[in-house]
Amino acid sequence: EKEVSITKFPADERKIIAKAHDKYKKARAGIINTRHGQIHTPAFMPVGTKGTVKAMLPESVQTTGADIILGNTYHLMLQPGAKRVFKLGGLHKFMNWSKPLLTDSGGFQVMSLSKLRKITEEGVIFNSHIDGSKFMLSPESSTEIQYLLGSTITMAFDECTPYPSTYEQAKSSMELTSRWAKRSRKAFYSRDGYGQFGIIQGSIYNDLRLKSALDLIELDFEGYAIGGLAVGEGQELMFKVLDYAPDLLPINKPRYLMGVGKPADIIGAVQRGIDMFDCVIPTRSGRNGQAFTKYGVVNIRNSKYKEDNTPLEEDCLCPACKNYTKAYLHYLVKVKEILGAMLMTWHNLMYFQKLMLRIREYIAQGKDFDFIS
Ligand SMILES: CNc1nc2c(CCc3ccc(C(F)(F)F)cc3)c3[nH]c(N)nc(=O)c3cc2[nH]1
Ligand SMILES: [Zn+2]
Repeated sequence: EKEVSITKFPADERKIIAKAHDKYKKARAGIINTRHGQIHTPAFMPVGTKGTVKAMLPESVQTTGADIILGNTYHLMLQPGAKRVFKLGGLHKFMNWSKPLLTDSGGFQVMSLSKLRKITEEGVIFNSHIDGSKFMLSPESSTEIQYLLGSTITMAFDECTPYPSTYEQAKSSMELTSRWAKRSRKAFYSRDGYGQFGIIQGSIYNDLRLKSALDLIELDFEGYAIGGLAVGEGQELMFKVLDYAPDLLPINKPRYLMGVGKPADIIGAVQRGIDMFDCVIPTRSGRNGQAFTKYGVVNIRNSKYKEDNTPLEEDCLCPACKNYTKAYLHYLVKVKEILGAMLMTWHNLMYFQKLMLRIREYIAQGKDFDFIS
């Protein structure tokens, strides 16, 4: 048995016996202890962009088994504003979620959402996509905003290197991220049970990934994220990076693969040593009528379901499967009824959490989990 302890928050030390089976000796199961509760890993973190997991009550998110959700620095700093959320008691109180919260540092969202923006050594200057007013996000301001939001896990301010990038582009982008990581770490207010994760970059170049990891390990973060992936490179190239990148990071600290992914991506990444995941797929595709089931993805809008009196999955315990039929879900989604978005989202979040639970069990029993998906 390989003893792997995945904690990092000084609040508590917990030794996890994670049996690593032969084929994927890198897979590990563990528990992260935080001020707001435990996170069982491998973990899937639902995306809660604007202080809500869309179409879900927080207590409903909890019943799906989620230990932690994501919040968004970029959106919340524009509206209602980080200082206001702080004055109102922080994001946990504001959105009535008492478990762990991880907030992204905002740079990724600026690059994908705001129209006008300028990257300088200082940080990113941009115009709000809401009213065009001018904002600046820097390592210092991003870290302060995440503190004001009260996030359990704060992400360092990085630049997500676009794909494809030349070696030179990826090198200078990674070096900027390293300088910003140092400033983010200095600006972080360290408290028991709270943590800050560094984000490594370097695109698909292994020497840049190594340099990025070395720079960030020096800053002794509570955990590390692998950034710059799930940006269009495709699963094959992503796995090629994941064949070595997780091993560059400290074995006893959580590893978070940002923006991933579909069930098959998650399984492949867990097999390569990743502990934490986030993805909009279960929520966004649920609202668009896509349901993840053990039979594959069901596009509920397809007319073949309009008189299908069976549930999405007969043994699923979510409200959509317990109390409704595919015909009803087909109808709700077709006529754009809000309940349709709610039930589809609930089912998909349940599906992803069940997948993670089964992966954790298989790892703990030292069983191979290649075929689950
Ligand atoms: C989808 N692919 C992808 N997503 C990526 C993300 C965003 C992750 C995220 C975090 C919070 C939210 C919130 F809506 F819940 F807030 C939504 C999404 C990245 N984020 C940073 N900082 N560096 C990266 O290098 C990076 C790479 C990423 N690839
Ligand atoms: Zn269900």
